[in-house]
Amino acid sequence: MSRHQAYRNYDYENDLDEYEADEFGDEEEELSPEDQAQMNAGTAQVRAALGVESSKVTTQQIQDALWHYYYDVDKSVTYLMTKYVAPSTKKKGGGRSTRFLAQPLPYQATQHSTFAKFSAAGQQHFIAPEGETRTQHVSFADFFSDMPWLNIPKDRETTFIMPSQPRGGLLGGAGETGKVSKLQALAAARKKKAEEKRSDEKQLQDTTRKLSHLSTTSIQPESTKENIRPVPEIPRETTGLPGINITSLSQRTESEFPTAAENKLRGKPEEISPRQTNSPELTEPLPAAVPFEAATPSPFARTLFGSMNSPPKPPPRTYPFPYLNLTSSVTDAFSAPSPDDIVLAAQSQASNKKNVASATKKKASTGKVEEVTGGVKSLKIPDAPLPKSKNVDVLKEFEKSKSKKNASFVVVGHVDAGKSTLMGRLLLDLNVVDQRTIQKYRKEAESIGKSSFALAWVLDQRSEERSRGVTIDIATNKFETENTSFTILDAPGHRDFIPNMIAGASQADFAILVVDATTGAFEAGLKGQTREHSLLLRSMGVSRVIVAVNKLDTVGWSQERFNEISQQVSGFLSGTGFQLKNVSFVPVSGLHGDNIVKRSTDPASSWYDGRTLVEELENSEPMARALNKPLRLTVSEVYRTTQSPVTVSGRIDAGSLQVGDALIIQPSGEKAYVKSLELDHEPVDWAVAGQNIIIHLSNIDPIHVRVGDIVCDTRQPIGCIDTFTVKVLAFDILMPMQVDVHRGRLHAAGQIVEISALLDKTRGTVIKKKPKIVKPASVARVVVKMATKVPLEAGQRVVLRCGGETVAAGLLE
Ligand SMILES: Nc1nc2c(ncn2[C@@H]2O[C@H](COP(=O)(O)OP(=O)(O)OP(=O)(O)O)[C@@H](O)[C@H]2O)c(=O)[nH]1
Repeated sequence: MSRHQAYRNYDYENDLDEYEADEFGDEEEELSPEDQAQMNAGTAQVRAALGVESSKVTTQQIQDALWHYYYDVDKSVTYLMTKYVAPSTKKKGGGRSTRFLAQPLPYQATQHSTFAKFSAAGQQHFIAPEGETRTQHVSFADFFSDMPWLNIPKDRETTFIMPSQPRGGLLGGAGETGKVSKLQALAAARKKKAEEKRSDEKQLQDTTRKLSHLSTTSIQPESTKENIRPVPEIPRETTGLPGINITSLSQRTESEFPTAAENKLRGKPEEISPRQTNSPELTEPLPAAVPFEAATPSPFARTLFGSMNSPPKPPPRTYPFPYLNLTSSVTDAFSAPSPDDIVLAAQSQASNKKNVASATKKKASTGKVEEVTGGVKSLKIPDAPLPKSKNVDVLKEFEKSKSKKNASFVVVGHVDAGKSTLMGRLLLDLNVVDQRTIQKYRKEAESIGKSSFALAWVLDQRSEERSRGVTIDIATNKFETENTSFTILDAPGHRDFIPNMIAGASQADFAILVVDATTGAFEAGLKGQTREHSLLLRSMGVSRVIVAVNKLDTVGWSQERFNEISQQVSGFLSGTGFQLKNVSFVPVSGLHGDNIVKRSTDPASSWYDGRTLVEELENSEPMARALNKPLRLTVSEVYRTTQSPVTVSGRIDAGSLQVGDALIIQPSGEKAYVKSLELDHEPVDWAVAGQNIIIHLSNIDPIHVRVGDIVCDTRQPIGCIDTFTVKVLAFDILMPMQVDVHRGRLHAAGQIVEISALLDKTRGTVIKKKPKIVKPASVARVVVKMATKVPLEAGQRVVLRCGGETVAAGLLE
């Protein structure tokens, strides 16, 4: 169940009752029959175990003990023995439970199964081992109620009494002060030893640090020795090194230091220079260094550094800084421009001169330098020759053409209502699909035990759809009648595929709502996707609905059932906002083909003399086309064809286009050109709003085009936004929360960040500003923030979903 459902179905009254009973009720709990049986058996066992002593305890005491010890006979016997049969004279306060038993608190006795719990009123219930619940009133509200604020009477103040001696002993153990366990003594000894060791190490480190300072300073770069300049005296305190005077060290010449360093290296006691004796610390005798024994060099070392016999080389006096000894030719290498730089600079200078010259010339002649510069800037070298445009006046051509009306309809309804079967039958009876194909499907369907789905397979082409017997994505198909060219958008009925249904509904002019007339199935559908799909249709702007009351063969073509269903659906649809003049009902059987293309020949259906489904379709007017608006096409599919590496298909929502047109794909913002167009598998030169077309694109990389993107006009492309205000009809409770935003094939994560106002359903006026929540079936203005920028604009319809449920739908403002 979704969070929303949980919230909506939350039975506050019931839960409040339970809460009250739990917190304030203290009626005795009856033992369950199983508990009672266990209690009786346990009592008998305890009595048997106690033997003659059992006369010293009452049945109540035994049962209390059993209750407390969860029917553990041994524990209960032990307890009864110590408590009643042979009470121990041992000092109180040993174990926790004994102390508790030995010191009964003055509690009010009631039966309860909880050991201790706090009530909302501040009472604390205890269960004594005797099986008594004792309620101690520790209401803090009562305790402080008569106390003046910040003026606590002296007698109520808490006093802290310091212990006379610090406590020793183990945690929670011996009460004697100062007594130390063996373990503690051992730990203390170890700690002392570790501290001693640490202080020794620290001393050693201090000495080493002093020495290291001496030796480092002594190695002065050869090149700088003559140039030693006295540095300004730094106060001793600022060195941070106690006893070391930076001034004195830095002012020394080399001759003063090597002796000390060499002495150290040779292991001789160091002779401190007279200046260093300024430091009292350095006057302390330093520990004598141990002379090291030189090991015989390895053959590898000899190869590198020479033989042992060769006189030892003195350690280097200078350590050159990197790059300092580089030759001037190397250091100067990058100070002057490289030959390439010179060539480039010359070229740029030449082109500048040329540009300036031409600009000046043009300025003089036309005075439109900026225009030219802008034009040059926007020039892009195309990777392929641009497709040629025939420069057709598309709208004029469309008016002239005697082409049929184009209409798209979406087939919706609860799962297994028979949508795909109905459309399969329609295509079969209209000869769009031949009988042989259906026979083939029937055989294949039989082989996997789904023979009844043969007709549905005309639409359900995917192997997963066929094996599962459910439609997963929108299936499109086409057929023509005398006046209209229809596009079928067969939507999935399963609740998991609602986003695909939304995509289908967003492309539709009208809808066929299929309801299953079978007893029980219709009722289930009305609670399920019959309801949700109808709400979505209305929110997506679909106003014309043909209700196909399907599977009437299963109820013997009962007119009564048909009327009952028609009535219920009418009521529901009018409540959802559909005008009943735009709703019609047709009794059909998709499986047998009654009243779809041909009239039913079943005598039981003779009561119906209305239109067939196809007649109703022909009687439906497609929505008005936004032909004069800027081009908008939502990409339904992207694929590669022999004609182009980027081919897209979709319905033109607004505007028109022709071969050679430049387009912008949003959100990538990439430009593309119409290489060729296909309408109903035929190449065409142009297309207009309402038509489902295939566009072969050129001059664009496939990575810039995805399903859900918007193909638009280069002059007025759709903007990409991340925050929008939408007027929605709430299907569920709305509050600031995470939502998935669906628009056609596009879906993206977002969040309701603000509920600006609650609106009047009919007039759209503000009823309440900034409400905290919006109740189902209310209309509100909400602000949605998206995680990323998406192509959206005012007037578009969006659906908000949360946790797999549709929570709202509406129009972008
Ligand atoms: N008796 C009877 N069975 C039907 C009729 N129409 C469809 N069915 C059966 O109902 C089952 C479901 O049919 P589908 O066409 O797959 O249903 P659907 O609504 O397209 O299912 P989804 O797209 O998955 O929601 C199949 O076994 C069909 O044979 C009908 O008119 N009469």
